[in-house]
Amino acid sequence: MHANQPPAVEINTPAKLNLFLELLDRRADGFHELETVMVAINRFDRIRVALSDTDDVRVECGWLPHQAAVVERYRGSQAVATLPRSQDNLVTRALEQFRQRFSIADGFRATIAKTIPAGAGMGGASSDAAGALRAAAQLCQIDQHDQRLLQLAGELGSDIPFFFGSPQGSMSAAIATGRGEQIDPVSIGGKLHFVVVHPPESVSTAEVYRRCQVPSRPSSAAAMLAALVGGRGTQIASQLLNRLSEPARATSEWIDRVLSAIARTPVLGYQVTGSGSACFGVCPNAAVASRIAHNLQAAGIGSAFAAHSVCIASPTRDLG
Ligand SMILES: C[C@@](CO)(OP(=O)(O)O)[C@H](O)COP(=O)(O)OP(=O)(O)OC[C@H]1O[C@@H](n2ccc(N)nc2=O)[C@H](O)[C@@H]1O
Ligand SMILES: Nc1ncnc2c1ncn2[C@@H]1O[C@H](COP(=O)(O)OP(=O)(O)O)[C@@H](O)[C@H]1O
Repeated sequence: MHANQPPAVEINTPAKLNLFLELLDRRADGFHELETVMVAINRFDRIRVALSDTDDVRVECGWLPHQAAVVERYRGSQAVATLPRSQDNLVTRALEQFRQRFSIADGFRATIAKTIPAGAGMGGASSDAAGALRAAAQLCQIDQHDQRLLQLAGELGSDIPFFFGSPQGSMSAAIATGRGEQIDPVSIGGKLHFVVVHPPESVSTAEVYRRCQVPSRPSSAAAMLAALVGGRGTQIASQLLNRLSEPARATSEWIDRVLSAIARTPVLGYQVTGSGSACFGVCPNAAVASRIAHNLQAAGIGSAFAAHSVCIASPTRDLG
């Protein structure tokens, strides 16, 4: 470490896609019991967390140049989520709660360079918050998988614990139950390939849940889990399900435009991720995914890119 430089930790925080999402019940607290299969993909924000000798938390958050250009292109035409200021950032809340919960006297400074579209159902804010908690834990010599840390993560947001990965080692997919905060890693038989399209309109997760309906006979994720073990794109594609798809489509007209465009491509199957607005197609390999992404990008329905499944990695200590 350089002299006078406070200790810092950096982490690439991945996005996620929901391959399966079923609603089981509506709870008295307004949340929904669900069963969802999530996979981490190689679209990352980068977060750097440093200790500070002041007793507060400050967070800077900005788009990396490529994503900034996408946001700028659509600004004003549609509601593309603007990035929250420091005090409204989920990372600020996460680090403040971390200080309280673990009685940390030092403050934190965090910088987030974003590429994950916001309000897209890709879990960007949750992944940033998980990255911040994991980085802070490393800086304060607290175990990444300390139960108190995971408890705090689940309280801050239903999707945050997924982005902690598994204490048993590399994890790229998991089944999440409860509100989404109870995580069981699942095996996948090989790298999964996707094309992802994010339309120029964000969707509010709370609004989509307000409009959703719990089915009287919920579907089970068992067939999706079996398909993932097999690792065959066609079988995985045949088991896609998202119970939030209908309320998401009712919330943003862009979603049907995107789904129709993806339907005209040779994907193996497609659906909305999470509460939207992004949608994805399952592809047989990387070459097909990138050719379809190129064609969809030209279709004027938003930003299209190829992606594949990745392991959720450990934070790295920064030496400078
Ligand atoms: C829909 C999903 C699918 O993975 O992802 P996104 O689309 O947000 O990425 C998640 O369930 C979103 O999780 P997350 O974004 O962490 O939600 P939270 O901050 O905990 O809750 C936001 C709001 O969504 C509703 N909510 C969330 C989770 C849940 N199981 N039931 C709910 O009803 C509640 O109204 C809550 O006020
Ligand atoms: N670090 C962050 N990055 C992005 N959005 C954030 C962040 N912190 C708070 N937010 C707020 O959370 C909302 C949803 O975040 P995001 O995770 O991107 O979407 P989703 O829940 O659809 O996956 C954003 O619209 C934004 O207002």
